[in-house]
Amino acid sequence: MTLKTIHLASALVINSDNEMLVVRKKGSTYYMMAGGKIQTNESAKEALFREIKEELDLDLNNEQISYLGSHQTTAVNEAKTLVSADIFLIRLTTKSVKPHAELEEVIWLNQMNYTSYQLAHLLKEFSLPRWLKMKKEE
Ligand SMILES: Nc1nc2c([nH]c(=O)n2[C@H]2C[C@H](O)[C@@H](COP(=O)(O)OP(=O)(O)OP(=O)(O)O)O2)c(=O)[nH]1
Repeated sequence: MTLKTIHLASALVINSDNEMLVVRKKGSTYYMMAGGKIQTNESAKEALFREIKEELDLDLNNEQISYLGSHQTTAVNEAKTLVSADIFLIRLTTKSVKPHAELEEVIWLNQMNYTSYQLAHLLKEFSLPRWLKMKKEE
């Protein structure tokens, strides 16, 4: 069986209370990291700046963003597909973030509510353990 691979740029977004932002796209039941496909002739970081502007209407600067690493896993919402992602940490000073474009919902996860949401594999495998470790070190 041949699997298709989607190349993504996505973000572990946290606020000053160390809450983690997750998004739900229209028509999806999964909560995932903000971000999207990297287009031709675009770096992962450029793709992320573009997606964060489209999805959350935020203009990022370089000081707010750092590279965390890459991860490959099963895609949600698309059969026989893998996602291969470059994942960045974004620190926001604002909590006031609203869904735009293809987003239905934006949620801040905290210690109390994070088990209540169905998380995409990429988020569950890569960002969740890193975020929980950050919280422990608070
Ligand atoms: N943004 C994001 N997408 C994810 C995650 N996990 C995961 O499986 N995906 C999947 C869902 C989609 O199949 C794909 C992202 O494609 P998309 O269609 O939302 O990206 P896009 O915003 O660039 O949309 P488009 O160009 O197709 O309009 O990756 C994740 O944590 N974040």
